[in-house]
Amino acid sequence: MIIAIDGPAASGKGTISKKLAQHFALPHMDTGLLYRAVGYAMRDDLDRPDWEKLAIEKAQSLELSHYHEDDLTTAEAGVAASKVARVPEVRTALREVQIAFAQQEDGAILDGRDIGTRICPDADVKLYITADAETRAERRTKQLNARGVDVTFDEILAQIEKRDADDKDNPAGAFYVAPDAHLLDTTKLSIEAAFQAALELVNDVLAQEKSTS
Ligand SMILES: Nc1ncnc2c1ncn2[C@@H]1O[C@H](COP(=O)(O)OP(=O)(O)OP(=O)(O)O)[C@@H](O)[C@H]1O
Ligand SMILES: Nc1ccn([C@@H]2O[C@H](COP(=O)(O)O)[C@@H](O)[C@H]2O)c(=O)n1
Repeated sequence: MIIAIDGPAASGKGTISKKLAQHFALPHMDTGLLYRAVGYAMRDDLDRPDWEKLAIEKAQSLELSHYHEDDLTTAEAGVAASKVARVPEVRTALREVQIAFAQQEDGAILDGRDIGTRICPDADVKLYITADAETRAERRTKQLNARGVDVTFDEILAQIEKRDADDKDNPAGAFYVAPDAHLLDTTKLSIEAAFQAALELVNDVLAQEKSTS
């Protein structure tokens, strides 16, 4: 079974994906980390005139295990990820890694921006997780502050709004809600309530598939 989960920054898609992966005993990939790793690797080179060529080389030789997750989950790595994600050849290189992951024997759960539209268009279940920008900024600020990172709500809200806008008009992306995706707005939901709502959606789709097969 392949479950494709998309949604904007800090919507809670990673949290829900991890819980679903545990529930269904499926491997999970946070595909944002791939873009973040390329962005992080490019952190000192993004102003170079040949930065796109370098980013493509980094994406083509990416070894995610060489990176520390704390370095990849900073706000700066998110901004850099969003920049390298606009290069079509970077997307092509990372697409291969994601497709290989999705093709595991028992299936997989992948979360990102274009999983239901481009990476796994035939996924058994597609979810689109969202929440309003203020709620997402509040969650991300809390998450970073808890890690000792000194950021304010206003800074994070501005970054999230910019990243939403940049991602939305990424000419190399396919960041729209797949027509067959199930929408879940977590703005007013706790983590547990959001997970239960997602689980219910997945189970409904599976029950429907079973009854028609
Ligand atoms: N429903 C919720 N209520 C409160 N906090 C939440 C909820 N869902 C997630 N969080 C918290 O919000 C933060 C961001 O969540 P998460 O990492 O799952 O988002 P994401 O969509 O995967 O973000 P990104 O892809 O940008 O990394 C985490 O600290 C997480 O614990
Ligand atoms: N499938 C994906 C996933 C991510 N991106 C880009 O990476 C940025 C960081 O992603 P997070 O999910 O970790 O916030 C994101 O803003 C996108 O620009 C992508 O293009 N495709």
